[in-house]
Amino acid sequence: MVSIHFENVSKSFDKTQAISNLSFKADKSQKIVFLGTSGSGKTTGLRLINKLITLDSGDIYINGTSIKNIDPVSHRRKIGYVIQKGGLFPHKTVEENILTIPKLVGMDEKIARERLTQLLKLIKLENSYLDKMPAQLSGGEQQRVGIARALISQANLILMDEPFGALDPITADSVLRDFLAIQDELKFTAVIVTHNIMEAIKVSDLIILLHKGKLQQKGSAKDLLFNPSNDFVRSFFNSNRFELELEAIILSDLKPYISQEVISDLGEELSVRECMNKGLHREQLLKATEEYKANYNN
Ligand SMILES: Nc1ncnc2c1ncn2[C@@H]1O[C@H](COP(=O)(O)OP(=O)(O)OP(=O)(O)O)[C@@H](O)[C@H]1O
Repeated sequence: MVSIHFENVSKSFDKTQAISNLSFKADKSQKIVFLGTSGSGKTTGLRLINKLITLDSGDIYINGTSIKNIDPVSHRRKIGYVIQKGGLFPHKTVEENILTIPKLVGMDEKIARERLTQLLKLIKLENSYLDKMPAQLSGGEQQRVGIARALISQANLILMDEPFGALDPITADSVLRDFLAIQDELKFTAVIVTHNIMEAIKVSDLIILLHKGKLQQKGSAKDLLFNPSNDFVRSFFNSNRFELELEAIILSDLKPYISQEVISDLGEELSVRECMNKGLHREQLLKATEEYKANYNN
């Protein structure tokens, strides 16, 4: 697990203060989400981590080491980067796209190919896809290839800028679920930029909520929903709040308020929203959810 520490980070472009004095520590979180409205500084925060842009002031530490004096090119090769639509090279095949970085860093070809086979399984693409060009793939497939490309060099830090943003909701959900399964297996740390609140709740261990370049709150989705630190945070989640709350609470959270029978029926890891969609034990789930919320800050 990679630790990331922002210490009083500021960055401006001309007169725009894109990031203002941002500090947070993510020691134990594997999936960190930069969430916020348009222009809040999310992408700037991400691009500062891999030195695509440079800090004005403050510092960023990765595993305790300042990034300031690290060579940007070798730094970037150790970090996976996924952007909207995968950001694939249009004139290279899927295989050439995925194997670009291993070739650049001189990774043993046999090892790279073994890993390619493993990753293809994880992203659920057949071997026959290797010879295709990006334009021959659907948006979801391109995004899966983008994820494989970011993971091939065994990077333990992956930066993702709106990785599911260009996809229709059903495809986005399917790529997101597969991403979560891959992350669970490979255990890399991911920093993910999104403006989609539901997506942030599904994917995050830690949310960094930004507005106009300033940190509004850092914490779990549940902290932000049930213990907001200011009016901005409260109102940010207000549209669709009920659905968001049901997504943030997982069944194991409800253990003190619900019978073991319901938990055994549905499984501990499902969100209450997913349980409700199954149509089982609705009343018990709703009652337990209300009790959980009422007791959250106790
Ligand atoms: N290279 C740049 N040159 C000038 N201004 C920039 C540059 N990059 C970002 N900005 C400005 O900095 C602010 C933050 O931009 P940033 O892209 O980080 O926001 P964001 O939260 O990712 O927004 P979005 O969700 O719309 O992509 C914006 O006002 C933007 O116009």
